[in-house]
Amino acid sequence: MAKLVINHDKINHKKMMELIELCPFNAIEEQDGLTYINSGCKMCKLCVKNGNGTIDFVEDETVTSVNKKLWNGITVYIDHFHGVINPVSLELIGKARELAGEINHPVQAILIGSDVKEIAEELEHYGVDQIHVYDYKELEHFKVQNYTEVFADYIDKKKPSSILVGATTLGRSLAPRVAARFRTGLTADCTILEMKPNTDLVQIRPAFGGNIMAQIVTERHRPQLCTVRAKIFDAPERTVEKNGETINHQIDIKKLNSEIQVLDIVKKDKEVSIADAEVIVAVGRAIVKEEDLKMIQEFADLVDGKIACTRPLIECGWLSNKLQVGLSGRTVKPKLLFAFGIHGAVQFTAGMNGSETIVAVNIDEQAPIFDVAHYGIVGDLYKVIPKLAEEIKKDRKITF
Ligand SMILES: Cc1cc2nc3c(=O)[nH]c(=O)nc-3n(C[C@H](O)[C@H](O)[C@H](O)COP(=O)(O)OP(=O)(O)OC[C@H]3O[C@@H](n4cnc5c(N)ncnc54)[C@H](O)[C@@H]3O)c2cc1C
Repeated sequence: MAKLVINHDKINHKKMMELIELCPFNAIEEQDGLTYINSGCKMCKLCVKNGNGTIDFVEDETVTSVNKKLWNGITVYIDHFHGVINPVSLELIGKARELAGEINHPVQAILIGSDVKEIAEELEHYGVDQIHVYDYKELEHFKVQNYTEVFADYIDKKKPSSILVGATTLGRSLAPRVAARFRTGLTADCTILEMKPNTDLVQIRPAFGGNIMAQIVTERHRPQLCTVRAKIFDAPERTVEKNGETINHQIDIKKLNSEIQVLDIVKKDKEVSIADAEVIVAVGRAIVKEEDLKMIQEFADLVDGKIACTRPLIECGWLSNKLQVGLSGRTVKPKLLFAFGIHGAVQFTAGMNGSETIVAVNIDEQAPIFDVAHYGIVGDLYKVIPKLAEEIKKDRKITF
């Protein structure tokens, strides 16, 4: 990153006034008799060019290469709560195994917390080569500064080539801080990960509103970090036998000096998220009026499903934004998903195309939803849904 450096010794009051006058963005100010550059600065460098040496533009040294051979292993951050591993961490272990196999690197897990011995033992059933544990009372609660310290300690010691973090609330808070600490790249919400033979991790995610799939590579820095939402990859089967080595790390507890104090933990009521539903009845803009959602809810009840929707229905204020599927909504992977009156825009399908069985109903036989659907019915949903419901009621054993 570049910065402007003010040479105060070369600036008298007259000079300061000239500089203030010079800046087209009003970004140069006087504060307590000194020249000061505020956040309005656009780095146009006019002050550098015309300031007669009073302000310098200083560029940080650019890193042009990294010795990739020094960085070895694919590490998965283990997100856990109350002794239970977040499923996304297991899904990432599955992906890490695949990626590591391509470059012959080990799969590592980093486990941070207090009293986490049982979690470490559980991880031994998922094909992780090394389980790196930081088990300290001070790490009982997630305090981001402390967890970043520990992560940094781990990276300094083990030098993993790639780090995969679940895009949970905690992961989204931790990963950017770790990346910033090592001045390396982080790609959020990857949907595809690939490995190049030179160990560069190709981090692929929709960009520009889903109109392109961006391929992002951290060529000149290590480690490479990315976050991935739940249900993008598959978790490996739990094996009966154990494997992998558990390594307990020590850290100077003086480093765990976060000022945050946890006073109380208030449990939120558990909501059944659409991300956990086995059957989803998703509905789109084809719905003419809000009252018609009653018909969709009745159908969802009939198939023991949860109602979900496309973005326009959220924008109408007809359904809660927690029910939106897609790029700016939730990613779902149910056993069965009905898509009623949904066009199939990429921003929607990006959040549901991993569903086991997709049944689409659309009046337009050219609708792109039929490209991802396993079963398609061309027809008016107002006629098709009552008919489907009738058939299901007649024979509850309807299978797809
Ligand atoms: C940055 C960005 C992020 C976005 N994120 C999301 C997201 O997360 N989720 C999301 O859903 N959208 C998202 N969108 C919006 C997305 O691009 C589409 O506009 C949206 O998904 C369209 O919703 P729809 O299919 O319900 O509506 P429409 O595109 O209007 O499609 C309605 C469909 O219903 C069919 N139809 C009409 N009448 C009937 C009938 N009687 N019976 C059967 N079929 C009928 C039509 O043929 C049509 O295919 C995003 C857009 C942007 C720019």
